[in-house]
Parts: sequence; C-alpha cells; structure tokens
Amino acid sequence: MTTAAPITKQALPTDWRDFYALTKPRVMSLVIFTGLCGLLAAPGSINPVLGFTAILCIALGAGGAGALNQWLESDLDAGMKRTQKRPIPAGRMDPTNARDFGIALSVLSVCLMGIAIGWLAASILLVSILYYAIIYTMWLKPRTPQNIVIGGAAGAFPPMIGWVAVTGDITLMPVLLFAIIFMWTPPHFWALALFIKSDYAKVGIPMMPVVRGQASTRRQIMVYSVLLVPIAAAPWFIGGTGAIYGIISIALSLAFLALSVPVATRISEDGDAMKPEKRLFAFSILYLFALFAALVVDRVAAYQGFAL
Ligand code: HEM
Ligand SMILES: CC(C)=CCC/C(C)=C/CC/C(C)=C/COP(=O)(O)OP(=O)(O)O
Repeated sequence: MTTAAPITKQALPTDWRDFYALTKPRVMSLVIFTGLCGLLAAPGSINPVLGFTAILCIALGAGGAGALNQWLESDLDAGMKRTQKRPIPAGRMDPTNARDFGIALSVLSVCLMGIAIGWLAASILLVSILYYAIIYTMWLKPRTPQNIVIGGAAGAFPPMIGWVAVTGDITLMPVLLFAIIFMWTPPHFWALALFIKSDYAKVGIPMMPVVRGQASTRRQIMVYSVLLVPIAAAPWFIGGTGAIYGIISIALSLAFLALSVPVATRISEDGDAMKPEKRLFAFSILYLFALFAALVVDRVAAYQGFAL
C-alpha cells in the first residue's frame, strides 16, 4: 500500500514566496500607500497609466531595498526570533540570489521611473534605496541609537516621489510630507523596540531602549509625538490643503499623543504587561494610513467644490 505524502507547507514550491518575502511586503504596503497618496494629492494631473507606473516603480524600488537589507543583515536576522524565519537565515535562499534580486529590482525601478516619469522622481527613488540599504542598514543601524532617527529619512521619501512624479518639482508641500514620516518614525519604531528590546540586545544592535534604557526612550517617544501634532497639520497651516485634512490631522495626532502619554509615564522596567507600547505601535500604522488618506480625501473634496 502506498501512502500519499502529507501536504505540508514545505511540499509547496517556496521560491516565489521567498522572493516575495524578501520585499518586506507588509511594511512596504504603507510605503507604497504614502507614495500613492503623495501622487494623488499633488496639484495637477497625471495620465493614469503613468501614475500606475510611478507607483509600480516605488513598489519595485522599496521591494528591492528590502531584499538588499535582508541580504546585508542575514546574520543579524538569524540571531533574532522575529526575523530568523526569513528566507536567507532559514536557509531557503542563497544569499547571492537575494542580492541579485535586490539589485535587479532597484535598477529596474529607477530606470523605469526615469524613462517613463522623469529623472527627478527617479533620483529621489535612487537616493531612498541607497539611503535604506547603505546609510541605514550598513552604516547607522549597527553604530548609533540615533539609527532610526537619521535612517528613518529613507522611508519618508515615497510621498515626495509620488508628488514629484506629478509636478516635476520639489516645493514646500512634498517637503512637509517627508517631515511628517520623519517625525513619525521614531515613536513608531521605539514603541515596538520597547517590547522586543532583548532581541536587539542579543545581536548587539544599539537600539535606543538597549543603549539609553527604557525611561529615556519613553521620554523621546513623547517628544516626537508632541512635534508630530504641528508638523502633521503644517500642510493645512501653509494653505496646501483645506480644513478637512487639517481637522482630521489634528484629531489623529492628538489620539497619537494620547496613546504616547501612558508609554512615556510608565516608569516600570521589564517584567509586566506591555500594553501601552503595543497599542501605540499598532495605532502608529493606522495613523499614517489615515493621515495620508485624509490628504487625498481633502483634495477630492476641494476638486468637487466641498472644501471647508
Ligand atoms: C527606520 C525606520 C523603521 C524601522 C526601523 C521600522 C521597523 C519596523 C519593525 C521592526 C516592524 C515589525 C514587523 C516587521 O518586521 O515586519 C515594523 C512594522 C511595520 N512598519 Fe516599520 N519601521 C520603520 C519605518 C517604517 C516606515 C517608513 C513605514 C511606512 C511608511 C513602516 C511601516 C510599517 C508597517 C506597515 C508595519 C507593520 C507590518 C506588519 O503588519 O507586519 N515602517 N516596522
Ligand atoms: C522607496 C524606498 C526605497 C523605500 C524604502 C522604505 C523604507 C526605508 C522603509 C523602512 C521601513 C523598514 C522596512 C524598516 C525596517 O527596519 P529594519 O530593516 O531595521 O528592520 P528589520 O529588523 O525587520 O530588518
């Protein structure tokens, strides 16, 4: 009697899924969304096919950068529980394949953006890929607890790329969209780092809670959350959006601030339930999705004559 081989995940072809995992799809979904909103909120219009191409290029570039990041730090990923099942540390992917995949996606994205959309948008895309792969991953991450403050700039470029794809130039509005993500990144990441601190300590990455301790990290989360309120509302203050965006942005930022307070005032060290940090981390993602969606809603409303 023959017995059929059990159908397990391992029996399925894993190749395409491993390549897909290299692109960090869940994180990059928000990167792509902010790029899309930058494109849709920009003044002027873009041919829908070209608009789609621009977003595709952001997705390919972000995915390529994610693959290069995983190629560059597979040894670190192997040492952390959260990342040890990634394709390279789990032994399912040859590192050189990941490297080549990352380079191919990155080159393709920049060339396609340059040819189809314009070389200013392509240059910013190239800068963001190199910034993430080289400045953040290779240089800052293993060296300084300010790694994500400075390195976070890499993730702040996509809305600027989307905007520039439409307008062809850099004005104050795309700079403000950049500034919003720049201010948002420290509380987003440090809230998470507070509850996965031991993983980073194990592999010697000097994340803020590891190097400066919990109390200092919590205070700094509060500082960035306070700064986020005026920065997020700035597009309205300068007249770049209507009051719909302004009101939604202030409401969202105050909710963000309210969730930061229990994180900042918590004086206990490790040991007890970590609920406020988890709540702030989860809300940080919802916050950015909602804030950038509000930009588009505001623009559509203005277009339809519903501006407040
Ligand atoms: C240097 C800056 C940043 C660092 C160090 C960082 C780090 C992290 C880490 C470690 C996670 C945990 C889950 C995972 O590994 O998938 C995470 C989740 C996430 N991050 Fe960030 N992040 C940064 C910037 C950003 C930016 C700029 C965006 C988008 C605009 C973003 C969007 C997300 C999203 C959507 C998730 C949730 C993914 C999921 O549901 O699994 N992050 N981030
Ligand atoms: C267009 C373009 C190139 C966009 C790049 C977007 C970008 C830099 C996003 C940063 C988000 C991210 C994956 C952080 C993870 O940090 P990590 O690598 O330290 O996290 P890990 O510990 O999970 O590897």
